Amino acid sequence: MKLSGVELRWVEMPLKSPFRTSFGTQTTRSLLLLRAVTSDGEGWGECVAMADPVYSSEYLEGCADVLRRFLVPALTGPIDGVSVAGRVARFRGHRMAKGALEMAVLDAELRARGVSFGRELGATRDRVPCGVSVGIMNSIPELLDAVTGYVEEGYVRIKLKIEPGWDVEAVQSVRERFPDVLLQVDANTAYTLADARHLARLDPFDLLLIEQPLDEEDVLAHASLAQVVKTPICLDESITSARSAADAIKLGACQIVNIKPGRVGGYLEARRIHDVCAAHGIAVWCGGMLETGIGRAANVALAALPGCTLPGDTSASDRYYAMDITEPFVLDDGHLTVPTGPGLGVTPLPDALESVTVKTEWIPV
Ligand SMILES: O=C(O)CCC(=O)N[C@@H](C(=O)O)c1ccccc1
Repeated sequence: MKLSGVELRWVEMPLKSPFRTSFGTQTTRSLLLLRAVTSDGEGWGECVAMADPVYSSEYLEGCADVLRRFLVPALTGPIDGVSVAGRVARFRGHRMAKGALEMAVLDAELRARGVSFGRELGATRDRVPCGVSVGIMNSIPELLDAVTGYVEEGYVRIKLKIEPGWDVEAVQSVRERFPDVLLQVDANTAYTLADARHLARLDPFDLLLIEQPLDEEDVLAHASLAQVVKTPICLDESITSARSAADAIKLGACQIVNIKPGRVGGYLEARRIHDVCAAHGIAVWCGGMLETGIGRAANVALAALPGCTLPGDTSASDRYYAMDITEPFVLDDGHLTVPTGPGLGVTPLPDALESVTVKTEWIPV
């Protein structure tokens, strides 16, 4: 298969309601979509980098630049999904940009072969249980209203964003209202080891995990935290590759891993992380980055792997968007169905896609 070029598409997806985390509040999801044009057909990729480098060091315009100047031009000659990573390895970092490019090439290849993402990745289920991520709210009553809505919609797991000043009281209020719901928290690196005893105050609430309480580079500190906090530690930002997952596990820094394909450089590295964790008896789940139906389709396929034993942040399209750019993913009894069509199994709806596109750029190989 040969790549003719990649179309970058700047997309602005308005959120149904503001989404507040410890690193800021989003009202619109700005993202890059990639359309790979190859000799065997087209493929789609979604770059999950945010507009600003506040979740990780990558940001939207930086991804566009590295794709334009370095990553796409490196894919001359014969190419397929598994060979993309090696062809761009000489360029350091930029995992979200690389992941989106690999995803688009892999999608084109799999569509041509008539193979679904799920089958290629090793999915063993045809539907997956879905969790939902709940942002930091202005008040406890507002939080309880939001959680009540999601529980009534059928989500099987609730994740609460926390930060200093919005943690124990919020968790206690939700746990008291919903004594049996699967419940976890995500701090997005908002705490330090000095907060260990404070975080241990979350132990009585039977949480599944505390996600990324400390700085992404504080892997060893998470091992120290695990000596004080009984609730299992889950890493997100710290896990950037199968190698970093193996190191974190060896250090005792995590008992659970949130796999985000964009953060780790793509779905093939995501599968390698899944396999490393499975080999060590570490549970994994598929994280989310407010993806459109394009990235959501691939995430649902990943969430169907056997080691994904915890519900992921694979919510329905309407958790964030009044209108998705693909046929919407709709929750059915707390589950989403894994697409079975070739490649991602979904394609953008032209009118919907045009309505959220702010700019396109063609990058020839
Ligand atoms: O359901 C989703 O897609 C979002 C899940 C979620 O909370 N993602 C958070 C995170 O920190 O994990 C995030 C969202 C957007 C950007 C970066 C991070």
